[in-house]
Order: sequence, then C-alpha cells, then structure tokens
Amino acid sequence: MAVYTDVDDDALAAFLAEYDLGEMLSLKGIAEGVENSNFLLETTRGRFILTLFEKRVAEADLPFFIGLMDHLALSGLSCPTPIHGRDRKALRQLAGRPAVIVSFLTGMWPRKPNVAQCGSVGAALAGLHLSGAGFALKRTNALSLPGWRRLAADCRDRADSVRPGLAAEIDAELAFLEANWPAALPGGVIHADLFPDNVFFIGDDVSGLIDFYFACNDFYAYDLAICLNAWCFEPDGAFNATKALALSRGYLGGRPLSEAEAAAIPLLCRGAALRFLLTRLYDWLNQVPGALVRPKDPLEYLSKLRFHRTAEGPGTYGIGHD
Ligand SMILES: Nc1ncnc2c1ncn2[C@@H]1O[C@H](COP(=O)(O)OP(=O)(O)O)[C@@H](O)[C@H]1O
Ligand SMILES: N[C@@H](CCOP(=O)(O)O)C(=O)O
Repeated sequence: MAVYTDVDDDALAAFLAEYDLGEMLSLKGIAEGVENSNFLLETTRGRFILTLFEKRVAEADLPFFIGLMDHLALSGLSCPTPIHGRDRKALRQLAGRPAVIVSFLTGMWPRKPNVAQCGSVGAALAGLHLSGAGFALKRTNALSLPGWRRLAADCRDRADSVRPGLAAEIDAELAFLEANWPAALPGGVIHADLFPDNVFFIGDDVSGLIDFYFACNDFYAYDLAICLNAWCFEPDGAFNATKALALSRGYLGGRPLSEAEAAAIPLLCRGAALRFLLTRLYDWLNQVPGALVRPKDPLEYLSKLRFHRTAEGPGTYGIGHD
C-alpha cells in the first residue's frame, strides 16, 4: 500500500464509535502496497487493518469485495474478515473515502519466495478458486482487454520517455492479444493480484491471502498466469522453471486444468504481463505528489512479456510435462 489520505483524530474517533472494538491505542500508516491507504489499527480488542479506498477502486465494487471476503472466510479460507459495526455494516466513510476495518492476519510475505513457497501458493490459488465458486455476486474484470486498451491510450504519448519504442511495442502486443484472446475458458472468482506481497507465510506454509480489491470474475487459468509472472522470475529477470513447475504442480493438485486451459497458458502469461506493465506504466507517469508510495518498475514486466513471447508451450511453465 501506501498512504494517500490522512485521517484526523476526531474523525477516527467518530468512525470507531460505530464498532465494538474497545479503546483505540494507535493508528500507523503502512508504507507497503500501491493502491489504497492502509493503517495498522490497535485497540484494546487487538490488531486490525483500516483501509481507505483510493482511485482505482470504484465504490460500486465494494460490496463485491467485502461480500467475497465474508464468503471466503466462512468457507474456511484464511483471509481478512471484514469487521461489521453495531449497525451490521462493514463499509462506511472516513476522511471522504469509503473505508473498512478487517481482521489482522499473522505471517510474513516472502521477500525472496523459494520453490516450496511457490508450490504452496499454487495450492492456495486452487483453493481460492474452489472456495469462490459458491459466491453469488459478479464483477467483470475492469483490467482485461478493454481496460488495457484504455491504459495504453492514456500512456501512449509519454511511454517512450520510459523506454524508446515502448508505445509501439505495447500497441503491437495489444493487437496480438485482442486477435488471439480465448473466447471461453473455465472461470469464476479470481484474485487477480496474488503477488508475494499479498500472501502471508509461516515458514513455507501459506498462512493467509490478502488484498482482494482486484478480485473479479475471469478465467481461472489467467489467475495462474498472473502468479507465474509474479512468483517465477528472479530479481535479475531470469525465468525460474523450477519455481514454475512447483507453482503449477501445487495448483494442479487442487484443480486440474483442461487441455484448452493448459494450451492457453503462454498467451495468458503474455496478457498478464501486459496488464501489469500497463498499470505500472500509468502509475509511473502519473505519480501522486506527497503520497507515501513507491511506484513499481514497469520495465520489469516488459522483460517478462518478452520472455513469454519465446515460450514453446505450456511445458515451459511445468504444465503438461511430468
Ligand atoms: N489483513 C491484514 N493483516 C495483516 N497485514 C495486512 C492486512 N492487510 C494489509 N496488510 C498490510 O498492509 C500492506 C498493504 O496491503 P494491501 O492490501 O496489499 O494494500 P494495497 O491494496 O494498497 O496494495 C500489506 O503488505 C501488509 O503489510
Ligand atoms: N501487484 C501490483 C501492484 C498492486 O499493488 P498491491 O500492493 O495491491 O499488490 C504490481 O506489482 O504491479
């Protein structure tokens, strides 16, 4: 996260008065993440996370996110549980923003994920797909092809200031993906941002998944492609086939892929790489003055995208090979 919005003491006291959370002890901004303003809230009843929703989160989507966390927590998945106030509402306004308090999860996110952790996150992703299956609300993925086209248009004029030729490369990739994106694959609720900083571990075991604020309905295999991008490249940009094999095996152990899903993986990995290249590029070019936030490097995802163009098939990602 980041902190984009400050919260004053009186407003916070009035907000907390709506909950049975005891006396407030402290509120500290969390300097991790990118999207929303997050605070660690300590009260006499324990630790919680206070989130104020910022720019990319549409207010109309919030019932989906809150309902999904309630649903997943009830189905036994370890994820933040929204705290409901005395009026039963989990969502209200604070400092001019929609705001929610959720339970605090223990564990640490891995700064350098290892092979065993990649296996565990693959299994956790499959578990999430299975647990989300009974959730009634729907949310279209705002960051699929039409969303990428809008971001590309917004960035086009200045993209080449980040890397000469980038605007043309993005346009060509987008055209390719628009022509080849699968019309139908098995789908349901996906996390859509299951990066290492959104997965907590105790040792090599997943202790919880957080940050459901990109969750939506889309192809399950696209979520797997997002994870292959986020977990299976080294800091020097090299693809780690051992990690990909572990992640894919972890996933397949919980939810087998159809032939069509397996065949689509290299293409879905290209789409996932373009998606994060574009949101990072947009944020890079539109930094918010004074915000406590570290913009992420868009070119990391250009390099991943170029790798996926060279993939020989799903076997590159440990899928379809023993
Ligand atoms: N439920 C939670 N329990 C513990 N820590 C949390 C929880 N939710 C968020 N955090 C902390 O806040 C950071 C940012 O949260 P995240 O949801 O990823 O923010 P953003 O949506 O802005 O990217 C996490 O890396 C973690 O340190
Ligand atoms: N995972 C995205 C950025 C979104 O930030 P998060 O803190 O919500 O995961 C990226 O790496 O580009």
